[in-house]
Amino acid sequence: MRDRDWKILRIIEISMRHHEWVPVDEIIKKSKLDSNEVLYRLKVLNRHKFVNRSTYGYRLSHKGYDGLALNTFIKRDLIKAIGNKLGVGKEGDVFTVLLTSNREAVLKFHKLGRTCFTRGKRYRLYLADKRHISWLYASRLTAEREFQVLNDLYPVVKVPEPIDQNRHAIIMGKWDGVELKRVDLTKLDIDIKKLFWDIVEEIKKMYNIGYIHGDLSEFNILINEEGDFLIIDFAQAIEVREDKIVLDILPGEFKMDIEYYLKRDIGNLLRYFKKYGIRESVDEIYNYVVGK
Ligand SMILES: Nc1ncnc2c1ncn2[C@@H]1O[C@H](COP(=O)(O)OP(=O)(O)OP(=O)(O)O)[C@@H](O)[C@H]1O
Ligand SMILES: [Mg+2]
Ligand SMILES: [Mg+2]
Repeated sequence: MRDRDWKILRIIEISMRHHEWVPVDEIIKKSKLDSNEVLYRLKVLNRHKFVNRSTYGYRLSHKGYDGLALNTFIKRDLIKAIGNKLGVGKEGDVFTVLLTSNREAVLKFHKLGRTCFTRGKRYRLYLADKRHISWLYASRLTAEREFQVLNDLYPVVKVPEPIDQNRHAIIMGKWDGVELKRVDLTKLDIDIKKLFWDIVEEIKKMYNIGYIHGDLSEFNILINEEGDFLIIDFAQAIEVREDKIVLDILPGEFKMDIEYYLKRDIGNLLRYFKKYGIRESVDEIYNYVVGK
């Protein structure tokens, strides 16, 4: 990829604010390059699937958008190599990367367009006022959101260290551990009851800072051999304060939101820990977390 290819991709990216398909004439005009050269480069970009083509023009593909974000991190002199994919089979694209400081980190691309808008009304809370929502825009918002949440929570709560964000991508500290889902806790030399309450304590700290995870489960908690853990995946976190504002201006049914999502998180956790003999009730833990 040459500088001019990136330039053409950026022109298409910007023009997609107004077009679903960006007309070739517009790309040529904005590029200030020779039209034959632009046509040739578009053909190559299309062959490598960085753009898609239709009779109306061109649009950026997911791969093209990934490339733009990746290129930005490289230009910022932050990362120098991209490694294997983590969490195979999941909806998100998560990779190990090597930072220029030689430290390993995690790169997560948000793919809201592909996984669609089924995450419910909390997305609509902050997407509601934007009329034209492209996947480009929506996935960038989600990444900005997750990055913001990590910044607010780290290092008080056991979450990945936020390192950088661009477009729909975030870079965060890599943590050596596996999803709770994939371990048999009885095989580890740990106090399972203490682990459970330690996780509850993190949920409480999170709540006090102003967030509910919103998708807490054995898939989004990593654990290592020593029984230390990390809570990940804050793309759908709910801001407690944001909801409280909503509570004031909207009728009764919205009042359930905080309670509903927090109880759902707690319920997921309890369901997982049930097989290890933890028999607390959702209401009790809920009251403890919100400090009643
Ligand atoms: N900071 C991290 N350190 C180490 N591994 C991580 C980190 N963040 C994510 N992973 C790995 O990548 C996987 C996917 O990350 P994450 O849960 O954030 O993405 P996702 O796309 O929302 O996945 P899901 O489909 O499970 O919701 C995790 O299950 C974990 O294995
Ligand atoms: Mg996840
Ligand atoms: Mg997720």
